[in-house]
Amino acid sequence: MSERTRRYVIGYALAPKKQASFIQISLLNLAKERGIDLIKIDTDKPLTDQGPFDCILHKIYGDDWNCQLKQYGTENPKSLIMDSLEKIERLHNRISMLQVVTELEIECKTSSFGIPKQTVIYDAKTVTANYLENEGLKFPVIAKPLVADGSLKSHKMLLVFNKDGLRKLKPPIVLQEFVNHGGVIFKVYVVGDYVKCVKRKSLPDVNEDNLGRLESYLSFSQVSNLNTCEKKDDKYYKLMNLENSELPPLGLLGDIARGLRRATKLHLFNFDVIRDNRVGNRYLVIDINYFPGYAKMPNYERVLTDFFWDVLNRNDMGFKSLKEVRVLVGNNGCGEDEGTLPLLPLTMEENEKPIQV
Ligand SMILES: Nc1ncnc2c1ncn2[C@@H]1O[C@H](COP(=O)(O)OP(=O)(O)OP(=O)(O)O)[C@@H](O)[C@H]1O
Ligand SMILES: O=P(O)(O)O[C@H]1[C@H](OP(=O)(O)O)[C@@H](OP(=O)(O)O)[C@@H](O)[C@@H](O)[C@@H]1OP(=O)(O)O
Ligand SMILES: [Mg+2]
Ligand SMILES: [Mg+2]
Repeated sequence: MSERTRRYVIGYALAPKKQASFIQISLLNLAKERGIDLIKIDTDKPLTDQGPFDCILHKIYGDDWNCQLKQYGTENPKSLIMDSLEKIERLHNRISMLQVVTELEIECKTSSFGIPKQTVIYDAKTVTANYLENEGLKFPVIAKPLVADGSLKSHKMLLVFNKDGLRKLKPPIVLQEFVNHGGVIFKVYVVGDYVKCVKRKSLPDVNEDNLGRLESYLSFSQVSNLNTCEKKDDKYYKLMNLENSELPPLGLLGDIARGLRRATKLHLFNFDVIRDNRVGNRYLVIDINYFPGYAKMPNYERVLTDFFWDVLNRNDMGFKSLKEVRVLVGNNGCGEDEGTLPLLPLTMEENEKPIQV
């Protein structure tokens, strides 16, 4: 079939909330214009009875789904699974998730990056103030569930101000140093080779002098995931001074994005970055999420459609001469506005399949 008439089918399996935000009519229409039909997978029916799909886009959890997806992949080796379960797995544990950041080798003369100090706790009895000190941690610390599996529970965090707060911890958790960062978080969205950084509200700084006067802990959940009302609230933005806060160096973010792409072999994720106020030009990656809320990214329809078209065409062309292929035809449609990075060349190792299935 010629390239002009070839149509592609992407099957999507997303949780209802994700489906509602991501599967917008504007996305469906744009994709259709480019010859890509996005079709909902019925998760109540066997996956292998559905399709055929050129690609499966998914973010749902559970052994049954995982088995079905594996079986589909085995029976349909030409179909792209975006992304493979094995590769996503690393992001379901907050230690292995950030470990990959520490392994990146990036040279940057003006800034540095890393992750906050952290330790994992499996047994509540081991957590004492001395234990923290031995681990090189001091108050305040953030307790995050070790498992990041998309459940509500996995987002429930505690900001612990003193040793009394330690009693509230429910292992297995990661205890991470709380780093003052001016109340602004940078969310870096990655869609294949495309990278976009946006600013969001974060936790406010904690004045160490006040530690004794504060409650022993503060519980919170998904502070950077604003609802629509908050987003439209100008006063809120002014308060957080989001507009005036400077973005991290885009070159550094691009290097981190490309490093994470290579190391994880994932195509669809975002990572959260804070600027360490103690140092100024040091940036810390605190979280990586698979298939985040792309609909919150400006022009997400075009970015995602271009990406789908790119991977589907690459897949069609086979894996042979891919080292030379630099597809993303024409403009990616995202302009050069603030926080948008140029497309990153996708370097592949010899004989490596470009898209993991
Ligand atoms: N080490 C840290 N120092 C300061 N603030 C932090 C730190 N870690 C997390 N935070 C704050 O807590 C929020 C939640 O942390 P994190 O991003 O790890 O949780 P999450 O539930 O996985 O978030 P998401 O909704 O992005 O998946 C961050 O957005 C940030 O505001
Ligand atoms: O809810 P949204 O679609 O906006 O996206 C959020 C997404 O929720 P969903 O997958 O349930 O939809 C979260 O995923 P889980 O950790 O819960 O798996 C996490 O990735 C957040 O970081 C996303 O927000 P963003 O990072 O883009 O602000
Ligand atoms: Mg986060
Ligand atoms: Mg997260």
